[in-house]
Amino acid sequence: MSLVDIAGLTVRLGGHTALENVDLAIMPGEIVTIVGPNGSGKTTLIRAIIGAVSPAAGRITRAEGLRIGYVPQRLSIDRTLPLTVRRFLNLPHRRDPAELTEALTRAGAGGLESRQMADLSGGQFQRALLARALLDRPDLLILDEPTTGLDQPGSAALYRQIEEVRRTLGSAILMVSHELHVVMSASDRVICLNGHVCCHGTPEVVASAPEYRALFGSGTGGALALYRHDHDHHHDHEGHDHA
Ligand SMILES: Nc1ncnc2c1ncn2[C@@H]1O[C@H](COP(=O)(O)OP(=O)(O)OP(=O)(O)O)[C@@H](O)[C@H]1O
Repeated sequence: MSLVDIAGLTVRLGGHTALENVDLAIMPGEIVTIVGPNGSGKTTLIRAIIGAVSPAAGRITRAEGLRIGYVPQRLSIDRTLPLTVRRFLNLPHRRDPAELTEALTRAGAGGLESRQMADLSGGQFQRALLARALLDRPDLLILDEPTTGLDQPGSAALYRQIEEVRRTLGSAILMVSHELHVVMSASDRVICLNGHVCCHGTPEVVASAPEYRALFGSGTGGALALYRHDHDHHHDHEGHDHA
């Protein structure tokens, strides 16, 4: 039984078709990574799954009682507002201190409770966001480019932490990433989006594609190189596809 089952999903935003006829099912405990060029609808897909945007067509079915933890791509916090990590985690409602400590530990952010959010390093900030997403012990943890702004060791450490969450909580993970080498090692499945699903499969299947070798041979940045596999169609300036 899938946690989330998406069928024929089309989303329009201000007259722009951001997603067209997308099918995707997420099974318990799996790690699924979405890759794709800028503007390809990755964030829109995530927002549709959490219910923040409505489908123009198609349907999204969530397992009954599904708990979703969400780490947004960006969260701006007013740096002039004093806000400790503890208070941040107690918003919008107060949490049991033991739960809070547990979530911070799971996120690899133990001991940061009394620190100011504004003073955290990039990696610590992401871990505070992760801790918040873990408070309800989610069945599905969704992360939108969780390593934005982190250096390579910082990214690798955060991905290891995410895998640890899967191992200990059993959560399925759905994430957007531009770091293909990490995608390949850490994901059960990769979905390549460009308004529609261009390709999907296990990392092994994707890794055996000549485009994948070209990616690592040429050193070109992640998602676009993976995306090159499917150019039997072209995209107009609106991002619409034509066979
Ligand atoms: N409110 C809106 N009104 C109109 N178009 C929008 C709106 N929000 C997003 N879009 C467009 O929808 C498309 C998909 O955007 P989305 O943010 O999902 O892409 P993305 O793949 O997450 O991009 P990135 O990699 O740059 O984060 C883009 O072309 C974007 O310009």
